[in-house]
Amino acid sequence: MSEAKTTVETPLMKQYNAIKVKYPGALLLFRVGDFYETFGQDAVAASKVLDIVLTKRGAGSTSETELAGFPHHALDTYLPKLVRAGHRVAICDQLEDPRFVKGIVKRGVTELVTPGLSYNDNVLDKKQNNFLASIFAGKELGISFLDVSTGEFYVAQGNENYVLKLLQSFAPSEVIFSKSSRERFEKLFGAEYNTFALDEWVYAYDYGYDKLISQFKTASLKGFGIDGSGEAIIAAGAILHYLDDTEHKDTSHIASISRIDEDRYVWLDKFTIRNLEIVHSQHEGGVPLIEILDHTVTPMGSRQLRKWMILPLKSKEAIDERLRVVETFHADDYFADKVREPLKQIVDLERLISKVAVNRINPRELLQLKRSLKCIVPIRQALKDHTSVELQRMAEQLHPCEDLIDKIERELREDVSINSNQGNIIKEGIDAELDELQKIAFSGKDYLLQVQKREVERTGISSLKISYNKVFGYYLEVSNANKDKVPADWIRKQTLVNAERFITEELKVYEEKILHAEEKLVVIEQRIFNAMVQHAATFISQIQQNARVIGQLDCLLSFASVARANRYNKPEINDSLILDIKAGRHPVIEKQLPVGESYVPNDIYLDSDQQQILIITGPNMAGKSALLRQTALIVLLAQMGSFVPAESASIGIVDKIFTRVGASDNLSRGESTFMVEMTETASILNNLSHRSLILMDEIGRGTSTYDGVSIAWAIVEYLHNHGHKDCKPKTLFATHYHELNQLAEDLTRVKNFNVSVKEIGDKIIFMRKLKEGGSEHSFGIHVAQLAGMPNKVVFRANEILHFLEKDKHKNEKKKIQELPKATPQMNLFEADPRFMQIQDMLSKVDINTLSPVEALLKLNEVIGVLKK
Ligand SMILES: Nc1ncnc2c1ncn2[C@@H]1O[C@H](COP(=O)(O)OP(=O)(O)OP(=O)(O)O)[C@@H](O)[C@H]1O
Repeated sequence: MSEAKTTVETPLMKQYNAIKVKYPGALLLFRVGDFYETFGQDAVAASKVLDIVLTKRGAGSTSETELAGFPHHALDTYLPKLVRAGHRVAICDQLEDPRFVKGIVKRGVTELVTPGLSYNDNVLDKKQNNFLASIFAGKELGISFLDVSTGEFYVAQGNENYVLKLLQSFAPSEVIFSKSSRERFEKLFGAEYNTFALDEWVYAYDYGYDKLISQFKTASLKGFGIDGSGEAIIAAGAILHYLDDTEHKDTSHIASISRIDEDRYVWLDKFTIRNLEIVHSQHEGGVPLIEILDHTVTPMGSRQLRKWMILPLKSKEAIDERLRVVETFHADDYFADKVREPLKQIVDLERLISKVAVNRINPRELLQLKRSLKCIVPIRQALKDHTSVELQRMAEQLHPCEDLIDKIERELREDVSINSNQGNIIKEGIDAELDELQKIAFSGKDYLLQVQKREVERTGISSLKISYNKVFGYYLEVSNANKDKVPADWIRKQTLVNAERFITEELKVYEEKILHAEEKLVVIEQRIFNAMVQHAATFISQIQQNARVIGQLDCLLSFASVARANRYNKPEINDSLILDIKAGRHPVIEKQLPVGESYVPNDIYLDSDQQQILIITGPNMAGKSALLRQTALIVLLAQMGSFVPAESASIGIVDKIFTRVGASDNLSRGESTFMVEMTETASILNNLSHRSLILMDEIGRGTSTYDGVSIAWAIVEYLHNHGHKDCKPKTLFATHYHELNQLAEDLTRVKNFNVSVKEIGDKIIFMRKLKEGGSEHSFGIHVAQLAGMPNKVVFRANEILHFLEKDKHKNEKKKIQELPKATPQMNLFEADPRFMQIQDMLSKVDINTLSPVEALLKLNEVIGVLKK
């Protein structure tokens, strides 16, 4: 700190400025002594985000600048706050020990932490990957994702729709692209992500290719199956360049790259991911599907689950493989527990091994790594002993890492601290010199105690104590009351208010011995510890593989556990074009119903011969949207390998799920709700396949009735008669336009259904049962009344409705003109003579003089009138 005070404007600031210009756009944390300092605009920003004091240096002079700093040990607390606020933070450390340097110490940036690149446990969320994305636009769009904390590296290539969908599914914390495409990409998605633009030359094919092969130490990219994907390679290469740029030099844990193959996974358009609330809810406080489904017990498991949820499978074999494992666990709870219990003890293997790769693991974490690896042993054995082929295969993929476990167990103490430089981390018997030094340090201290005892006896000062501080080393402290008993051979060092401190020749000799031993001891311990870390680094790929298998196992166990808890059943997956769900339920709504209410299950049958499109009508609030969503969610769950909330489900593989549910506003982008609705619908119609499942909820409601009915009508016709004869996408079409029921008369594969209600008097009861046939009313006005609409409006709306329904063929405009004008009759109090009487009674009451008993009597009178 003193350096900052005395030289802030001169050599230190010169050094600061030289470093600062190398990291444009980054907030520079500049280590000065025990503090990280920020200057100028960085200080203003840091003081705001971190709520720390902003001061001024050199006030009045030309070099006046703002300054804000915090103690270096608080870095772990403050850094995440800066990163979460969207800052890129360059950490500039002292590269030399100031004690041995004259003048200014050498400094340099040791890491540039950005929202998408972090190893810091406080920045990362255990349950989620922290992806950095890179995009490149050539003929197609290439995209790459890297989670530096786990080493996962992906690429994909396709049209704009596909890439945007992936962006939304992977939800990266930061997106990078070339400066020349800034405008295009920022228009496309900029506001949603932290972005950073790199120089254009970085996004070049040869450069990207070379970067990738040198990272993976291979001659080509053929082995990764990405050789032909030019745009994707360019995007991925730029990520590696960005790692260099941000001082992330140790990257041996990024050892391979995989392609997100569009053909392997169900296509969920970006609206579907949002509309079905798979991983995020659209409403504050809402519950996404993942919350119901996540019974995982490890961080790898919950991250894997997220990936499985956004990438459901299309191959029957692959789905069946997962389902068989879930069935095994589901059927045998005892066995499931046998695997789950050790699984619970496993910590974040994947992120720990990344820390090994970048040499940032501390002794306690290495110990955790070992303990977790040990837990894999019984899991591996249990899987191996089971008759299931899938489980045996998983057992084979789990590496026992015995050698590493043995080494850590042999060398590392079980009670280590976080820091490797505080001693006491290596066990006895590993290094003879270390043991010797431990003895000296330990017996030296023991010796000091004997000296203390002896001197107490010699001097008669019973309160005499030997203590230690950094300035004098070991000293004897004597209270003022005993000062005259101090022997002549003690050397006075310091006088305090109540005591005096002395050293002796003998103490100095021992001090030298102990301190020397301790210093050497720490050096040896660190050497042994580093060797252990290096040994662990030779297990990176095995441990990464273990982490993957553990993640998958955890997910499958979670599916079994959810199935048990929520009464899900195993779906039957086939290659037909039939969807046959018996007694299906909505997995989220069924968990949220008020106590005493239970979810009403429904059957859905769709095929491509007889029943391709269901027109579902029914009153507002009947449960149409819930039915649509539950159908898609059941298909999704089945194809990710989970059991489903249904009595039975026979599912002909679906390759794309499209939804247009509800009117989601997009005003922030300047598009009208109707425009969004039409864009989403257009995207559905342009991307159909014969295995698609389409959910359309109230298409056309954003415009006039006639326009709306016409558009909805044309869409249903298109879906029925679309292009070539094999393309008959299964469709659920919920609508309030009862006119659409007429479609079933001409189009053979269109069927009318309705979600039923019962009318009892002027009340309706929601039955929530899907029945064949169309429905007549929407009961919208009834729902408006339930919602607390003023009575006047409800009365008037009913009046208009009856009038309109009297003659449906007349011109609507004319009908409205023919409507009787709203009359004062609408006033409740005037409409009913009883109310008039009550009004009269109440107007005479003087509330100020009314006693409670009189009030009760008056109330009784009112009730009497109402009963008339
Ligand atoms: N099968 C069911 N069993 C029990 N409750 C249900 C069921 N389906 C829906 N609900 C409840 O009814 C509410 C309304 O359902 P939903 O939004 O699906 O109605 P809707 O017919 O689409 O209405 P609108 O036409 O107004 O959009 C849901 O939030 C849910 O609480």
